[in-house]
Amino acid sequence: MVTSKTRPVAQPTVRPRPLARQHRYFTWLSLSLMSFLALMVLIVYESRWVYPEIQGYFSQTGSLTGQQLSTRARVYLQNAQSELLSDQAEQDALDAATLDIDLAYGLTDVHIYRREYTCAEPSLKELDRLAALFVTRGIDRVAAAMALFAPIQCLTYIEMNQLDRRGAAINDFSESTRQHSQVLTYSSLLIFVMGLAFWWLHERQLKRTDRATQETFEWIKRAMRDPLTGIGNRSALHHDVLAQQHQSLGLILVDIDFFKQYNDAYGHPQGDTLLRQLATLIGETLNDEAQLYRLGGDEFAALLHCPNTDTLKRYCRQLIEGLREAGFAHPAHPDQKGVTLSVGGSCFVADEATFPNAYEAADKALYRVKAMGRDGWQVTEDA
Ligand SMILES: Nc1nc2c(ncn2[C@@H]2O[C@H](COP(=O)(O)OP(=O)(O)OP(=O)(O)O)[C@@H](O)[C@H]2O)c(=O)[nH]1
Repeated sequence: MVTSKTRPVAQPTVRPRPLARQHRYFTWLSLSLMSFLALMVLIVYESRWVYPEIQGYFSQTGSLTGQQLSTRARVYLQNAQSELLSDQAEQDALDAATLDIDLAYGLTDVHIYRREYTCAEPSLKELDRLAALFVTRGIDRVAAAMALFAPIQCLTYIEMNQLDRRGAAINDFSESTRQHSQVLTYSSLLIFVMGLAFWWLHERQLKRTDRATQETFEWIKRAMRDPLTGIGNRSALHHDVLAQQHQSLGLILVDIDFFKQYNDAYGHPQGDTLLRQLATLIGETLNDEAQLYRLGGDEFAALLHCPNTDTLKRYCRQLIEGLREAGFAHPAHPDQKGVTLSVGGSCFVADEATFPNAYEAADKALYRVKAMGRDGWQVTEDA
């Protein structure tokens, strides 16, 4: 009984590796998630700890330069008023008031106050005037205390205005910080989404390339296969010989005897069936150790490992005997036999240069069999 177990043609294989691909997806995703998280941590750190620190520092320096000078100057002037209105001795009261007015003058005589506040210049002049009057005792203490109200009022105005300015600056700073954080968050989200999009494009391209490679290999496989029998063709034989360089191989050529008469008797479709059955039978008789090819028409070839010509002869003998056992009928065989084969073989060390000689040697052996009446085998020694 003939079964279909012929050894297939050597074929280039490309197998998708789903596990490797999944691993790649996972790495991509975790890397982008990690970078996104790192960005978020940075943003939170900046907005929760760094910005309040800066804000605190900013408000502190703001009070020292802007508001606090005027506050201190005002306090000195209010002290001077108290001293003038106190019941201490005239000279003591004037001395203490003069000192406070001098100190207030020093703190008010600031370029930025003179430039920004119109009341600063007149207040300083008033303080100058009062200090001079204290020296000459040209003013009484109550009048001097009253005269201090205008500079005190001016300093209070400066103080309030500086406070407002500082508050506005802090608000501006907080607002710009908030906007900055927002821009940072949206930018990192955008980067993350873009990363995903690039990754998706990259994977799609990769899939396309894989598919194209797969299709190319499919075409190569088809181009090297005989469509009728499913075994390799002449191109596959050349490919396989080159793929086994420097190995001892045996080449067996098989030709059906009187196939023309078989076709004429049974018709071409039955001839096709015989070709398929013989492809299977040859594989089985060679113990499935051979790679099989149909070289065209009714000619087959088998390529197998061949340490010496004795092995090759054994295979050739097996072939002829196997066919006889199968007993395929041939109603038009001139010698009244069933289907018979002529077989020729040669051994060689696989190489691009040695193969043509080996083929010629096997072919010559086959034609010697044909010439001697067919239904037999021969092997050419030392191809
Ligand atoms: N059914 C079928 N016949 C084919 C196919 N290819 C070639 N043939 C036939 O195979 C026959 C080969 O004839 P020949 O080369 O004279 O060989 P033969 O009749 O076997 O004679 P010998 O080899 O000298 O014994 C021709 O009749 C071809 O038409 C095929 O694919 N299917």
